[in-house]
Amino acid sequence: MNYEKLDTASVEREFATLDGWDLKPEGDAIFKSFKFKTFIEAFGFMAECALSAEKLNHHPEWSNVYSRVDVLLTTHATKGLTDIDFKLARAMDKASSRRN
Ligand SMILES: C[C@H](O)[C@H](O)[C@H]1CNC2=NC(N)=NC(=O)C2=N1
Repeated sequence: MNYEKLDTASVEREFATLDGWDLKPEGDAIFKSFKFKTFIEAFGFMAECALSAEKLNHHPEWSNVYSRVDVLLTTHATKGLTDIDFKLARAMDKASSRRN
């Protein structure tokens, strides 16, 4: 696991393995809007992701409106994307796929 800021080529290689995420034009963050059927499913997703985030010591910027959860991932310490952002993104996708 590499916690150093990824260069553009590495960001693009990692980003290409993700589904449904967008890369900010600046290349320093990825975001995704997760949709669920109910608020309870959205909140369950957030609870599960909160545990993953705490385990990784890496925390999302996110907001919730009813059954939608908007997520932005970036590494504040390096002001850019690192391997851990992609690791958390994959954990979030897994948590989401269990609910959709
Ligand atoms: C002290 C603590 O390790 C840091 O503040 C961690 C916590 N969670 C974090 N989360 C994210 N997304 N970026 C960070 O740089 C970060 N730093």
